[in-house]
Amino acid sequence: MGILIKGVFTPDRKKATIYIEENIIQSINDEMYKDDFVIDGNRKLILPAFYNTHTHLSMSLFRGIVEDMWLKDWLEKVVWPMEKHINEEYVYWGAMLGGLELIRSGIAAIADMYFFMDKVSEALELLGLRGVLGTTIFEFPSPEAETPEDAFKIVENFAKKYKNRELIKPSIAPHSIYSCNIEILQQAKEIADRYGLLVQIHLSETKWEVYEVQKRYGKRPVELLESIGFLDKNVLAAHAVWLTKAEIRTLAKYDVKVSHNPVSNLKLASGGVMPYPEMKEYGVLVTLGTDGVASNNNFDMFEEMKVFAISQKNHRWDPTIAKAKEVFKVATENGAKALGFKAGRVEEGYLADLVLIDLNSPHLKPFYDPITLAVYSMRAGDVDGLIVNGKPLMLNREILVVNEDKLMEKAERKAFELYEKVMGVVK
Ligand SMILES: CSC[C@H]1O[C@@H](n2cnc3c(O)ncnc32)[C@H](O)[C@@H]1O
Ligand SMILES: [Zn+2]
Repeated sequence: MGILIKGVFTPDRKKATIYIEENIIQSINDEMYKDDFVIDGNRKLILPAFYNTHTHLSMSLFRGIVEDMWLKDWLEKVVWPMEKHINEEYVYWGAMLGGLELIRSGIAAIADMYFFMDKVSEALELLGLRGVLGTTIFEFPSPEAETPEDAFKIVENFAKKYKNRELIKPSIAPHSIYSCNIEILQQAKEIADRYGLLVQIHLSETKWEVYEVQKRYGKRPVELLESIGFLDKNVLAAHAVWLTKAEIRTLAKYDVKVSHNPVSNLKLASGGVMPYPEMKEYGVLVTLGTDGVASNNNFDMFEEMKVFAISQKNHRWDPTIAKAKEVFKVATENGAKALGFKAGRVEEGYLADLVLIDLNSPHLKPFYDPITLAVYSMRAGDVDGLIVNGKPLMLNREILVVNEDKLMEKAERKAFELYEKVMGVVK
């Protein structure tokens, strides 16, 4: 049985009836179906769902515990000490809580870097969401691996186990150049090549990182990665803020994908504004990510799009930069492309990863241009429904896949329990 969405506004502001079967948009405005599950699209807009290309989903348990700090202190004084106590159970409940928020924010897929990825997969598969899941590699012990060698074994087992899943793609995530030595970076790349994995890495996020890499290796971060044979089309670099023009050309030359995380960068004062106009000019595929909610502090891709657009405009003193249409494409189609999915458009033959927006709100009137509204006026709270891989996960604002209240209660309990182990009693 297929799904029929009747009388809904499409991104080009036309009324349409959309037919989904299996996990694909089969047709638009071809009224030939029976025995279908019908969704009333009246006063609703359909958009492609978001592809959020940089997250640490399970860090949803860390929301609000670490604020107003430099990234180095943020990591070394709070986050990494907390993560010493992270285990499979915390990762699972963090991913469930985060996953719920993804559904309510209209996000179909994430590229995630964290630990115990079996547990993140379990949560995402239960919720019906897509994930490109990278086990994190450090040169020092991680919450799940004493040594990088142990972490590599975990990656290989995960890659074998999840080779043919519909929603999950295994990946590998060497954390950064400052936390992985060259040998580890090269080993990570070798494993990625052997198993056909996407490599996720934090790159040139802060000025400190650039100085540190220059001090250690006499090269800038992108130069170093090029010199060790790390760069190619299967690398997804998160942040990519502190880059020279030559480095951006190098990223373009190797077809490296970039995940831009404007809210996290601004909040951590990482240097603020990624060189988007140059990335666009030289042909780097830019995508959009929120980062974890410990540094954002939510998964609202509408907010992320708006901040992306207005920070670029303000930084270059030019309101014509980062126009609404291209920003929307960055958050949807570009993200899907970077993660290897044919999605991000409301078009026949594309994956049925779709968001329904409730248009019946004052801040969405007058209804002139849907994409302008999406980038500058909408918020996650306007999401009325989400379909991923052809399956409705939320309709009429009701979560269909789990008991939301019970999940939130359990996840919050787990968050407080973890906090108390490190920081003392929650008042
Ligand atoms: C490789 S992800 C897991 C690892 O990275 C930490 N982390 C989370 N956000 C950031 C960021 O913006 N820059 C650097 N590291 C980050 C996370 O807490 C895990 O330890
Ligand atoms: Zn990150």
